[in-house]
Amino acid sequence: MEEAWYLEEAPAPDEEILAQARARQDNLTKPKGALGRLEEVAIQLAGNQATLTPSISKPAIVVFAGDHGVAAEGVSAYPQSVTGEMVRNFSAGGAAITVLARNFDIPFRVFNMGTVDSLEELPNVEDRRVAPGTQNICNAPAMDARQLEDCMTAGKEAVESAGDIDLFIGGEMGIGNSTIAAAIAVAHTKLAAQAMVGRGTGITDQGLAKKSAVVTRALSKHLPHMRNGIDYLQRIGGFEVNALAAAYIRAAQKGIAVLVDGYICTAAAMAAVKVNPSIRPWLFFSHCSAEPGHEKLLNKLDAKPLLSLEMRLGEGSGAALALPILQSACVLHRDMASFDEAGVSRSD
Ligand SMILES: O=C(O)c1ccc[n+]([C@@H]2O[C@H](COP(=O)([O-])O)[C@@H](O)[C@H]2O)c1
Ligand SMILES: Cc1cc2nc[nH]c2cc1C
Repeated sequence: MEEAWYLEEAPAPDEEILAQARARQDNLTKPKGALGRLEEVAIQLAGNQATLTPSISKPAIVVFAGDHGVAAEGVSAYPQSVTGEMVRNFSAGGAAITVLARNFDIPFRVFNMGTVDSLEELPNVEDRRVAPGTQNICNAPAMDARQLEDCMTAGKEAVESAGDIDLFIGGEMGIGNSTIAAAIAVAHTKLAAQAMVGRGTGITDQGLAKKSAVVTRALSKHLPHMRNGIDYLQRIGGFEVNALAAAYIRAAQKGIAVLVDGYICTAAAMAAVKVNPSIRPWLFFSHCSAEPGHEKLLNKLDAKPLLSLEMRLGEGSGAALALPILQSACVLHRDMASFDEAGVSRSD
């Protein structure tokens, strides 16, 4: 049988260029290491792009939206109708991510993966509805194999239809998806549900206890049946979460860097790495969200986020904010003078 597209390896970083980029950073007119994490970012991008002048000049944002059966457990502070309503808001340009996309001049599209409310045709929104929402993971796998395949195809095509890009920013919108992210995080880290659930859109203490119980219940049902990354996606994923995971995989395979957003996007990235570990060097992590599980999940991925702004919005908003940092890391690496060029003395 032919290997599924999502298992094909992503290009590995060029070790020779990585070494040369490291040496270049140490030759630039600054104390060794003084650009901190910007140095690591520039070196990693150089290795990925196999050039000593890495650049990020053609980013694109795709926000995936979808509803979740688990919302029936009362795990969100907002009604499910908000998912579809926010898709309209994305289309009209009034959401945070659309404001940021305009501000930074980043092409922006929405993939509607399936909401409980059926939506009219909207500008900038691609209709990829799989179903009006997933199954409640407390009772059943989130989706069947056919629906998972549709999600994977949508994610792949979101990247392929973005044109000539060098950075993919994925966003998500889905009431209830911080419960799905917590379930994914627990499944991958084996930490307790209490460590991985957070307030999401702003639930109460009582809601938080219920959310932990929901995650525990769902995992006791599904964990015995999860053997590989695809099982994880199908049983405890979401339409938008799985499309994101597929988009991350496709971007990496095409040599496009990925800027991962908050908790839900990081859960999608974790799931994607489980399916295809070769994509890991292509993932950059924008920020650490206010959801307490995010930091633990980032640790599991050995990921260091660039920003910590106590954000918990999703939509790709943290990633959009981190874009100028990636770009700054690249221009500093390219344009700073070396000690020899500038006639500056080295350390003794
Ligand atoms: O990105 C994050 O870190 C993040 C943290 C908490 C909530 N969200 C957003 O809020 C929604 C999920 O929250 P909830 O309470 O409905 O599970 C979903 O639309 C996410 O985009 C996003
Ligand atoms: C209003 C609103 C906007 C969002 N954007 C991402 N998740 C969201 C959740 C809510 C409730």
